[in-house]
Amino acid sequence: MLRALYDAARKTLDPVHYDYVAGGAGEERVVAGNEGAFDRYALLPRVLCGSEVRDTAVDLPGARRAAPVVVAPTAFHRLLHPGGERATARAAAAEGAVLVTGTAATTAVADVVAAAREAAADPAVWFQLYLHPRREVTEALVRRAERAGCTALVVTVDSPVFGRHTRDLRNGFTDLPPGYAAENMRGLPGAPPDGLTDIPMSPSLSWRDLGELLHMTSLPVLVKGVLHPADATVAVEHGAAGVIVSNHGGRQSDAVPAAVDCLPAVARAVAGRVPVLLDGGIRRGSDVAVALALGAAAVGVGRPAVWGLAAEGEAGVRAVLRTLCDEYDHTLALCGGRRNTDLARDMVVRKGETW
Ligand SMILES: Cc1cc2nc3c(=O)[nH]c(=O)nc-3n(C[C@H](O)[C@H](O)[C@H](O)COP(=O)(O)O)c2cc1C
Ligand SMILES: CCCCC(=O)C(=O)O
Repeated sequence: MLRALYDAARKTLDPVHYDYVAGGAGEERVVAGNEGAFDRYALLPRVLCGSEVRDTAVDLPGARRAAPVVVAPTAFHRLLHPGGERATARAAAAEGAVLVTGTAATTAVADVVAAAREAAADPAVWFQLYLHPRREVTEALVRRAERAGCTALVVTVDSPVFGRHTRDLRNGFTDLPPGYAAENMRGLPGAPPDGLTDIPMSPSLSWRDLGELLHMTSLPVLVKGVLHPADATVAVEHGAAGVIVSNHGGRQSDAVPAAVDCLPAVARAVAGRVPVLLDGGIRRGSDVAVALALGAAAVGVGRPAVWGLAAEGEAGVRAVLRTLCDEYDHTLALCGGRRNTDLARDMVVRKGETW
């Protein structure tokens, strides 16, 4: 069903913008690998232990939500649909999902939260942050997110340098066109007056900078872009409120494993101290179930939400979220589960392998 929406997005979008969303780094092996990895897993149901009434609710930092699906941070929504981030925010709020807006949004975070509040009484909006080499810029962004009413921060740590997006380089798409701006950067120290994207990435950022961020704010901070279990441990030891296993949708390194293949080791390292989230390649409800069985508390969706937005604005994002959550609930029922935690590690097998 979502296929039709994705096809509609492809037809609607300027091909250069389509490529920006669909594409990734290098030969896009990781883009393909994230989705392909789910094809190698199968779910092993339990029987005669289900329930008519299922509870898919999840406790996440700063938010208890009815379903374990989060809208991952993606840049430039106004470029992809006139409704922009406001439409995405209304859709996520109406469906009861966390929306992660962020540094590269083309709508200011205060306006994103206001739109979410129009759609639901108790929305949850998190703010994704690229740590700025200048501490005062990071701090200004944090204050904007706090003042807007965000309930958590997400700090992306997989981007010491920009990824080399092959299609964008070919298409010459390296910045926002005139008329669009990374609105959260507007007026900050070092930002250009025309507000074009100026989101520097720095390979000299360190755990020390994460420590400073944690001291800067009382909001819970999730660390996004962890693949190595040792980094998950360090993040938790520093005080992270959550760890997001992610390879940035294959847009940074083209030599990393599929995100879901990194999940079990990270979940083992974190050992339940904080929630572990997973994004990358989630396309159907059964993918959500596999991720939860492998140790995720919730999953993020990047491209699916963007395709929904591009195709049909707010209604399209709602359709994507509703479909994924409905498919997930159905999968849970088929697995004999009543709640998310019933999806145990021993219910996932590699296809073709005996256990
Ligand atoms: C168009 C696009 C823009 C993105 N922008 C950001 C961003 O600004 N910050 C960030 O942390 N991740 C960004 N991501 C990565 C997503 O948060 C997420 O990790 C990824 O999309 C998950 O993979 P999926 O698209 O297969 O769901 C972006 C991804 C896409 C596709
Ligand atoms: C500075 C914009 C970053 C957007 C991003 O993270 C992506 O396109 O993957």
